[in-house]
Amino acid sequence: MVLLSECRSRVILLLSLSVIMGLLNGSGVEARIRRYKWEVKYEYRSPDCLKKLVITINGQTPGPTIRAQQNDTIIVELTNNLLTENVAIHWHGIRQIGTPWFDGTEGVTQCPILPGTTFKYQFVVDRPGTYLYHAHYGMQREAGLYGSIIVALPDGQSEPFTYDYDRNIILNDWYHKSTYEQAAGLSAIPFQWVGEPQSLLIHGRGRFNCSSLTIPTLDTGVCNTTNPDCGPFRLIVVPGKTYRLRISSLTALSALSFQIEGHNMTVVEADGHYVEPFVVQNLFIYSGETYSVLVKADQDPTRNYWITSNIVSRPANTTPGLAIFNYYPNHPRRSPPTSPPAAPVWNNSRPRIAQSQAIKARRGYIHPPPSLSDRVIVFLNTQNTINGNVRWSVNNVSFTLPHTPYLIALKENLTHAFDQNPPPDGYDFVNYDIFKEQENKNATLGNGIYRLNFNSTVDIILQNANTMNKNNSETHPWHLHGHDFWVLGYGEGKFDMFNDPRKYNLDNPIMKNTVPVHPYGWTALRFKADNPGAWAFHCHIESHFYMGMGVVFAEGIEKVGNLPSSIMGCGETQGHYRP
Ligand SMILES: O=C1O[C@H]([C@@H](O)CO)C(O)=C1O
Repeated sequence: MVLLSECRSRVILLLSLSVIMGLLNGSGVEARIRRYKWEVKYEYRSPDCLKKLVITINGQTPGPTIRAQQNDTIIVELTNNLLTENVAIHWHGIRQIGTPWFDGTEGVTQCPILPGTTFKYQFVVDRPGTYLYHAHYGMQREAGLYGSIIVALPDGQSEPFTYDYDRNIILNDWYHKSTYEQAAGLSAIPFQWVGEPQSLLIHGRGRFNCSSLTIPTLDTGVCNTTNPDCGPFRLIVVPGKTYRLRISSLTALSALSFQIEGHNMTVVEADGHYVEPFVVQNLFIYSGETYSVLVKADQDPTRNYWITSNIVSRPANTTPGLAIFNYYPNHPRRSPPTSPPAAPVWNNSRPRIAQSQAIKARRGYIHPPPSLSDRVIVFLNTQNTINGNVRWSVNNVSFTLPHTPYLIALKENLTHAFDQNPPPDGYDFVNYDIFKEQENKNATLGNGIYRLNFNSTVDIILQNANTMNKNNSETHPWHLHGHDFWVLGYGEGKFDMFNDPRKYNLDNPIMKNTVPVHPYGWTALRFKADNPGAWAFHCHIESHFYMGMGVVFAEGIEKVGNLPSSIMGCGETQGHYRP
């Protein structure tokens, strides 16, 4: 009898929970739980025809796509079978509202997941759109540990554009050296730069010219252009149909131009937000960005067309990434009869700035920003030498990750875990010449953080500058965890505190989570510090973050719920680990 009534009350509880979840979904449809079991391990693969150890998820790189509906709960039980290496996975673009401990940023929100252990990530995908996931431990992402998260609208709701088919393409660059060889080089004195990638991958596939290998190999299987792992990715299209292509970039270094020969693309989504549609021939895309473009298969259907990715903003001689836009029923292996379209001039940043400026929020989907901010922080991006190492710095501080994750240190008041002095909100605006190579002799290593008042509005001005090389300034894609920001403007040269804010777009700025700062330029962002937690903001170039190009924001720590013990176990949190 007791058992029966207990059962009954459980059933009632479950029913009422599902009603609440259904209401949350906004459609009367019950939000679902989507469970994934992932095994992460090293395996030999040949994505560009050269055999290399890569990190796979359940045997795949790119990893499996997470498909969900708005307000679903994602549960990923990740087993680290890397044998002798830690791991952590970041859910890029997912704000982790209420679950800041599952952001997956090693050193910021969690301890790394040890080999042989299983870690459970659990979070809600609260907005429709195209997002990513990838390793966030050292430079592990570039070993192939990445994939997409695609969140659909609830049943009964529709997008503000129409298409026949939905397809997903992740762009990447690819290195033959391992993450560890690269990291050791970047930390060495003298510094050994990673250089340009050996190839470009389109959805995990590329083709390296094996005959250009200079080092003879004993194993004839090492580079083999007939390996089924490599060679061009093929996108099959039906003549006359419109495709929504979700294009994202997770390059380690490269800024890319993406193009489909003979076809225009209409940009409709950026980082999960609807864009006022505009047409491009080539889409410039920076690491950490996602876009949706609409493409109509409306060209001569008797042939196939090239899909290309090319490196821009750096003088790379990497061969273009090639894939095939395959009109059905032509044979997918039939090469297009033409040469791939020419790449844009690598060092002309004008069209890139123009595209950045063209991305506006779609009418009817504008979230207006607060008209004023409570705080303005200017981040000068520079390269420096610190203690003989080449580093990147923000306002002369080069970021180093502590051994105790910030979120835990803040919540549990472990004040020795990191430097309690905040880094500066600006730099010497008056005297610093952003066009000259500067030694920045006073640059230091640091792990202090920016504490933001909860619910305050914060402006960030990313100010680019000359590197340590003459006449050289690079593109940096900056990614913010835990928030979307409004992109208020881009400009060339030094940001003018007085005049430039008057030109901000406060009418229809796009919201994004990743944005480029162009060479010698500035980018202005605004966000609301309304998500309790500790959040990284960093250059999405693997080597640049590794070399110190990042900061951490903390807000509303007193509002963070109880931390799960699964994120603990390292640094000063060792005593807090309760298996
Ligand atoms: O961090 C970097 O170092 C090199 C170069 O500046 C020094 O060799 C480069 O191009 C980077 O982006």
